[in-house]
Amino acid sequence: MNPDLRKEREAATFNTELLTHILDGGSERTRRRREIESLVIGDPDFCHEDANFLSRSERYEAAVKKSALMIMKMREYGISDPDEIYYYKCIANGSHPEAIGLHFVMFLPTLKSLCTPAQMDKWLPLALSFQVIGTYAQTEMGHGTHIRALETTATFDPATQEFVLNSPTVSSIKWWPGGLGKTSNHAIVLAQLYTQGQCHGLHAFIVPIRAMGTHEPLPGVVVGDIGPKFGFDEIDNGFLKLENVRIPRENMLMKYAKVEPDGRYIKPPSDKLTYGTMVFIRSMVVGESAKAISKACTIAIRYSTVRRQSELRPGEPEPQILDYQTQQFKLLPLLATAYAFHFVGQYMRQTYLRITGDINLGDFSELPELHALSAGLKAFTTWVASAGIEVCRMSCGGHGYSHCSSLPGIYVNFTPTCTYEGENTVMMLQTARYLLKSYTQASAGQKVSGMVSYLNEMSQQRLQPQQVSARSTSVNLKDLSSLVEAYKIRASKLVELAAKSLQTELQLMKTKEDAWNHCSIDLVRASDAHCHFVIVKLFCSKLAEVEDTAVHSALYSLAHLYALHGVYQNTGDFLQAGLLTVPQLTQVTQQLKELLSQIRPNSVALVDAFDYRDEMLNSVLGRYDGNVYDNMFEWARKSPLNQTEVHNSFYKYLKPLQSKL
Ligand SMILES: CCCCCCCCCC/C=C\C/C=C/C(=O)SCCNC(=O)CCNC(=O)[C@H](O)C(C)(C)COP(=O)(O)OP(=O)(O)OC[C@H]1O[C@@H](n2cnc3c(N)ncnc32)[C@H](O)[C@@H]1OP(=O)(O)O
Ligand SMILES: Cc1cc2nc3c(=O)[nH]c(=O)nc-3n(C[C@H](O)[C@H](O)[C@H](O)COP(=O)(O)OP(=O)(O)OC[C@H]3O[C@@H](n4cnc5c(N)ncnc54)[C@H](O)[C@@H]3O)c2cc1C
Repeated sequence: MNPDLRKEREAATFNTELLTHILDGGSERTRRRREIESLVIGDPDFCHEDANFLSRSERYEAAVKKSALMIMKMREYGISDPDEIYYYKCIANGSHPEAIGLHFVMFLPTLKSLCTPAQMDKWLPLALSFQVIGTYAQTEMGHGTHIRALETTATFDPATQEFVLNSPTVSSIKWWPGGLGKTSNHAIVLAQLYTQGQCHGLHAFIVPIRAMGTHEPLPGVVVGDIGPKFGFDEIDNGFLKLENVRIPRENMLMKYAKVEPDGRYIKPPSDKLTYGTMVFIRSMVVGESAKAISKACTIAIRYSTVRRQSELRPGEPEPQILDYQTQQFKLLPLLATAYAFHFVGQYMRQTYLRITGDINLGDFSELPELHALSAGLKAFTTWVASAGIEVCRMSCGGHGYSHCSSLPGIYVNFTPTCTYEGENTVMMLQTARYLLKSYTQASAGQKVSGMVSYLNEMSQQRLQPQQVSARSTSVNLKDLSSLVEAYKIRASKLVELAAKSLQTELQLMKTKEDAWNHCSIDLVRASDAHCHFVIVKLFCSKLAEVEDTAVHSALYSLAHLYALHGVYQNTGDFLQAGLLTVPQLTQVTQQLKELLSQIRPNSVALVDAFDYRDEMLNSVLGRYDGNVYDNMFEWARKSPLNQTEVHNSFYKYLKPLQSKL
């Protein structure tokens, strides 16, 4: 064990194990998670070559092999609970995407949410036995965001009781779906439904694309891989062109919308039910943001305690780089963010399960809240985590740039979350749409509920101006509940500002849509402030559940740092809302510095509490034992370029060059 890391662990003021239990949701869950992780770690089938040294094709093949292994092994061990499957996959996949991931996260959930009982009886056993391997094909080359404009058509032919699927233009070719290029033999295709000469908008269809058995593309199906990307090397994101492909009527997913044998169309109770799987993934991605940023922090903070550089005091040994205030300022707010996102991820998951439970019972009333919350939090957390991973990488200096740190891999595989499942700006604008609707309702005296209920207070205050002016607005920077209140007021002010901006634009005789576009910066800012408030509020509520005083104190400091750092980053908003005064700006910085010094001695324990096994981090810089340098040398020696002492290119190009000049 590296002596610096040992000292850090010994100096922690709280019991790391207790905090791990809180993160896991109880000691029994920690025990079971570790038990499952050990199944993978002790399994020689999962001891594979470092993916960094493989070509893309080799990485894809290794990932498919791993997917197949995971399925077989989990069946063998009887692992079927969704949380346990998740534990198993997290350790087996590390920070790499899963080759047949789309089958699990989109194909199966879409079947479960949109199939009739008869369809479920047919497709679910096929999908669960992997006779059918599926993907979710929505995005087209020409349209990803604006899905109402998708061009793929599904035209009902009553004579044969079939739908005929077509990609009428180049821009209508399905583009991007994961696992589409080579892995899947079926796709859930989102297409414009035509029946009795009328278009009824987007609907989901199960389309066989490769023959079961031979895996050859079926007639009329042009399918393949879209080529190398920024990351996601394991995944065959694909293209799909459909040329008069016929599928039976029963292949339209008909739980809600239906096409009768005579071609009559029956409307669903809500046309947004087709979008349910996206809402599911957006809700889950919030927790994935926590995972990605906590991994990056673990690596960067452990390394920052092992790495010694420069000189703090003349003549003294080089200090640990985490002792530089600037290094703490880069990393500790991100550590606080990781904790905040973890608790918000848990909340989002529970909220998703609760509201979809109601939807399954026919109560759609909370769908708009779920959509707005999942869209906004998905965007907020993925943006912050993406930028944060990059800060972690740079905080490791040169070694952070090496794949041995794992940070480049974490970044390239995480950053597309800002784009997929709804491009982030577009998602923020969806949240803004809900905020403005809620604002209008609250302003008209109607009570709004859920996470926007603070808008009720705002409308009450407007009715009683004398109370507002009497209220002291300045935030107490040392008091967390005062900070939560400040975030709430900032959010309501920015929602109000966006609403006024929209009204002004509308008065300029613009159409509603033009007016919306002309204030979309304000709208995104309002959504951002709303999400920020939700996160600060949820983090603080979590503290009330923590019984152990030492752990409570460590988490309290993190929550305080998270809230205060947000004020520091958004001083303009807080000043504009009258929540902060110019003289207080120095206090913000001062208070931040105090919190950094308070958290610094616990920083290694706080990342240890995430309990990432070395096998999951796969990072030389982030090793638990801190033996970085020996292992870095060993890792580099494995590079394919080092397999011969003299590379072939020397004989082919350099030697002839030398002989000519
Ligand atoms: C088990 C563990 C899981 C871990 C997960 C790990 C991550 C998985 C890794 C997998 C990797 C990659 C997978 C990627 C997959 C994909 O990317 S699939 C494709 C995703 N595509 C999108 O997200 C497209 C984004 N666009 C849209 O969603 C819509 O077009 C948009 C919302 C922008 C607009 O929709 P319109 O129909 O045009 O609606 P609009 O007119 O604007 O609004 C009408 C009305 O409807 C409300 N609305 C919109 N969407 C929803 C929804 N989903 N649910 C409920 N309500 C919705 C909207 O707010 C409006 O309401 P209003 O009352 O009229 O204001
Ligand atoms: C790794 C990866 C995996 C994917 N997997 C799948 C999959 O499995 N299945 C699938 O169907 N798709 C998948 N996708 C596609 C993904 O869902 C889309 O890329 C995504 O929805 C964004 O759409 P777009 O690419 O058309 O972006 P665009 O909509 O073209 O966005 C480009 C820019 O335009 C802006 N913009 C667009 N519309 C608006 C607006 N209304 N207001 C303001 N600004 C706007 C955006 O903010 C952005 O800055 C995947 C993508 C990636 C990168």
